[in-house]
Amino acid sequence: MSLRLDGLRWSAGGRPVLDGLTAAAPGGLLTGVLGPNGAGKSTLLRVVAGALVPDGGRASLDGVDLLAEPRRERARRVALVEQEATSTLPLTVRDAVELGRTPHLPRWGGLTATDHAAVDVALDAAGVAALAERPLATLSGGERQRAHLARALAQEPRLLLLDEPTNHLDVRARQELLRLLGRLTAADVTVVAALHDLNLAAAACDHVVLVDAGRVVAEGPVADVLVPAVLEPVYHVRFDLLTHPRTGRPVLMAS
Ligand SMILES: Nc1ncnc2c1ncn2[C@@H]1O[C@H](COP(=O)(O)OP(=O)(O)OP(=O)(O)O)[C@@H](O)[C@H]1O
Repeated sequence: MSLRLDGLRWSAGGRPVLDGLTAAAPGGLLTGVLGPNGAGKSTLLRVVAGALVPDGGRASLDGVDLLAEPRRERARRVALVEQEATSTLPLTVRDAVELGRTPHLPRWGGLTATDHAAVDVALDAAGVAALAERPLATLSGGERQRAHLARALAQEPRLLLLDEPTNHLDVRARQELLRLLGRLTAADVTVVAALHDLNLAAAACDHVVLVDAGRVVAEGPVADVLVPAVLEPVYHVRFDLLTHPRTGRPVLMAS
């Protein structure tokens, strides 16, 4: 399902954070949302997920207006994993992942065998099956990040929004996450991830959206956007562009 954002606006304290942001995420592909600290990346994801109500603009998924959709309906199609998703609730990992099934449950019903199966698949896919009975509060940052990813996967979304999904992950966990995202997009899930690591984006993304001060300054394939001429005015550092010797993908060195 393709996501379209048209002229999204959201302000805080009288200051525009999203300032007429227009972008797209093609269906069944991995889109990276890049940009400096404070550019508005997290805010953008939160608006699409329904956690924030924009002051103006449109967001649609395959032409259906997401902003007008009741919360529960939207949660059946869109899941968000936030950047620092902490929880003070005394939940185990399995409890938290079961919460991902909520939008699919009848209003007064509990989990069925289908829901339990979806929870097991999600725990396994996110690599936290062995931690299922552990209290969420006892997990390391990387483990907790994967537990929240499992919760989002249990939601079985068509659009998965990830805010800095690799920031707590070690190199192997990061590569596993990228493989998982590859499997999701191959199964036609649209994935949109806010990322700081330009080389991760260059290696893994199909489409990139570069945001600065609440607006999109460049959007398109990696080869068009992740180039020094586009990046330098946004990040105010110098970049050298290399080519990965094995994959042929761009590699950016800041100096
Ligand atoms: N509730 C709020 N009240 C006031 N300012 C806010 C609020 N939410 C976001 N902002 C401001 O909006 C700007 C954009 O924030 P946002 O978290 O979307 O940026 P980001 O691109 O995700 O940044 P980072 O890369 O640092 O995570 C920041 O300057 C932030 O301080």
